[in-house]
Amino acid sequence: MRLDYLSIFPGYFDVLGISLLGKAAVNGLVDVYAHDLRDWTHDRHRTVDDTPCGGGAGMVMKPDPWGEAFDEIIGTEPDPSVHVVFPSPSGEPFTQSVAHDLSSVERIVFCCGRYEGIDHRVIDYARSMWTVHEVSLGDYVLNGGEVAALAITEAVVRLVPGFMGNPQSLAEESFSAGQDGLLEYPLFTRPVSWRGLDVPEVLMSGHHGRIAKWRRDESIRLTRERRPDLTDSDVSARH
Ligand SMILES: Nc1cc(-c2ccc3ccn(Cc4ccc(CN5CCCC5)cc4)c3c2)n[nH]1
Repeated sequence: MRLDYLSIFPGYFDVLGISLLGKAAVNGLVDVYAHDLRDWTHDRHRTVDDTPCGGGAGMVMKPDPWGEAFDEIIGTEPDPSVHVVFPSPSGEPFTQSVAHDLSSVERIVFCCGRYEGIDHRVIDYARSMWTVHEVSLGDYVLNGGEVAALAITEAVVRLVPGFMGNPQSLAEESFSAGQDGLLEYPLFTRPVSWRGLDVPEVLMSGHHGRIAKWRRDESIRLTRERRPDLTDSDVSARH
């Protein structure tokens, strides 16, 4: 999998050389390239922004640098196998399902906006050439797309076959199909007693049936408490 990042702060992506992602890059699972959008400007100030047409607060990212960067990084011919991701507060929700879809893609280009966003024609142009995903991480406002691109990267790459040491742990996660969309149960490890707090006895019983029931009951309880939106009517009836 090849990952490209276009940003005026490419240094954000130095972190991708660390930890698991670093290992994936080393064993050739993932190739990561960060690009400075200002490399495709031609004025002395390396200008990437301008005032919004129609007025309004803040600045908007000019389309020209993006177009020239696309030509060089991706190419000038349409190719639907290239997936271009624009993090945006007004994007579609980024979910585990989207992460899963992207994990089988050969190439992803992350376009990280700043200011108040990117001239919309950049996204329209990208849609005419490649497969575009305008995605939101959630209902809160970041200062740019870089942190979102890092989060999306981690969610996607960990699903790439051969990346995670223990694929079983992926199967049991929240938000993955296996758990009926329920939240994960609480986890414990040794010591059994810690600062007066003990591991639930059932988990030390060795009785796998009781353990499985305790975990499911906890998942249902937590989901009802914290995420009523995940417990649609028949799910709650079923549990
Ligand atoms: N899930 C999530 C994603 C983001 C995100 C992603 C990319 C960019 C690029 C620039 N910004 C800053 C930004 C953008 C829009 C407004 C809202 N303004 C209202 C009127 C015009 C615009 C404020 C501030 C990003 C934010 N934030 N949260």
